[in-house]
Amino acid sequence: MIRPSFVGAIDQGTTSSRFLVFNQKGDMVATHQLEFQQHYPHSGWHEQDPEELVRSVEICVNGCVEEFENQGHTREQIVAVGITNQRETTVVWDKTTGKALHNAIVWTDARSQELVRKLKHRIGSGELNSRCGLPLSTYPSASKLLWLLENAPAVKEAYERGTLAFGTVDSWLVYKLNGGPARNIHVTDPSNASRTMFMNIETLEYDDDLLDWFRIDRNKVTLPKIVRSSDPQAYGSLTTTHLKGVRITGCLGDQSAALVGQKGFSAGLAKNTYGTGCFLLYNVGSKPVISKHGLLTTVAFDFGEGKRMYALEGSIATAGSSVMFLVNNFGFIDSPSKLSVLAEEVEDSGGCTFVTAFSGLFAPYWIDDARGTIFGITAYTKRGHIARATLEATCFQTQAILKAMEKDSGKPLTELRVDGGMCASDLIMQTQSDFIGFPVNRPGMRETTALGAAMAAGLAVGVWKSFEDLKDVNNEGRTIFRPQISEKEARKKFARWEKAVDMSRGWLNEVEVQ
Ligand SMILES: Nc1ncnc2c1ncn2[C@@H]1O[C@H](COP(=O)(O)OP(=O)(O)O)[C@@H](O)[C@H]1O
Ligand SMILES: O=P(O)(O)OC[C@H](O)CO
Repeated sequence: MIRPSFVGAIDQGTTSSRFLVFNQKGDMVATHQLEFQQHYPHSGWHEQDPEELVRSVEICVNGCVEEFENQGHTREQIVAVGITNQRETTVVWDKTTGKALHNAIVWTDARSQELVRKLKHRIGSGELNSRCGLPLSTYPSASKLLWLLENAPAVKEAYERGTLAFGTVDSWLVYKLNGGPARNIHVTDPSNASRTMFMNIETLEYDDDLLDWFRIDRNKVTLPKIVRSSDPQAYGSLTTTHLKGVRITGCLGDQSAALVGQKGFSAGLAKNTYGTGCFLLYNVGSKPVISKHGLLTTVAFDFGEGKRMYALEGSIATAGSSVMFLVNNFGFIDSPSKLSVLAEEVEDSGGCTFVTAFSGLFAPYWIDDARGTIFGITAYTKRGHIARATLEATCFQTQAILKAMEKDSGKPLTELRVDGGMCASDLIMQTQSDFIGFPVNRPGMRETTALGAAMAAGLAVGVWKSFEDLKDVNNEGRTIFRPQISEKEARKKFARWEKAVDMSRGWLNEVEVQ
């Protein structure tokens, strides 16, 4: 009897790691998830332990494989594994020992704000965006690596010795899961490399002019080799866990993976993922489009000749993390799923607007010097109003991104495909549809990020032969949310939001005293 093949996906997100197994129909058959520790050593700083990230992934693989086998399958049926990951988060290690030299600096971390401010004055700063697709800000990996070189002695020493290795989380995981220095597989895919500011967005290779501009000497730091997002050989294989020997054949940054998982293969398709942050990717086709309205240009995926796509991206730094903030810091609710229950205790936000700029505001505003600010509090304000204002903040920022996208692309979107933890809330999705004035389309199976990584891996080994083979995947159980408020009302709400954004600027600026 020929037993069916399955594909595994490692999803290493900002707040948790997961391993999931999918069958050829794209159904998720087993999963294991683990949260890991977040470190916030100073205000605006955010770190993770790179070794803990690897361990959490290994635990998830083993837990999931055990569940899979309990269903009567065998581990040999898992023929390939894909990796998807939080992007920009920066890991540095010594390539001779394979040991991390510092905690990972997470994508949300704003410690390089001062460094970025100075870099903006360096000649040529205005030309970076058109070359790499990203604005100079604390968000991409570049300023995080520069900060480490200036402030972490162990990193600086390794750099001077020429033993420093740099990578985003995908590279680090691939390197460690392959056994570290023994095999020394140090690679990344273009969707991840396009988040560093070191890659040329046209050639998909490292750009010497960009590296020179950042004063990074390539002889002193090894950058991961850029290979396709779906490749049968380049990523090696697992050397630990119950899946020892299984090849890693797909790799995508998590937002690209979600676009793939939502089958956003062709120009004009878009998805919005409401995770820790929130990221809207709009497939613009096989040529990059440089935004004039505060969006990022990113590689959507590189599946080889004719299947290499770019996206315009709107990135929101704080989305699900603002919900976690109400859970952990204010104790308003004991779990994120209660947010909607609390918000539904009231009719509206009671005049409150919460600019959730915990790490400044990303797209389309790019305000580094704002911090979280709640406007409109009175003696009337209740926890429910704050809950509503919190969820509305993500929906308003999505609305602002869609407006920018429409200006850049010249075409309005007519439907938004959604996924990610926060989209479990009907109230949030309804609010989103109300604000943007068109339907929000939520799939039944919401693990689209992992599904995208599995698709990349499965396409490399022939589990699926083409995009056409994937056309029936994850079509069932969709929910469509349609707008229920008037356009005028939506415009009025949005104007108030924009006013609040404007008022939140400059909070970090020094106050002059006589
Ligand atoms: N029912 C819910 N309502 C609102 N937010 C939610 C809900 N469920 C999960 N979340 C939020 O979603 C986030 C987790 O989403 P996920 O897609 O798993 O994130 P990540 O990939 O960034 O780790 C958390 O920050 C959590 O606060
Ligand atoms: O962990 P998420 O889902 O919020 O995604 C993180 C992004 O990749 C950061 O750019």
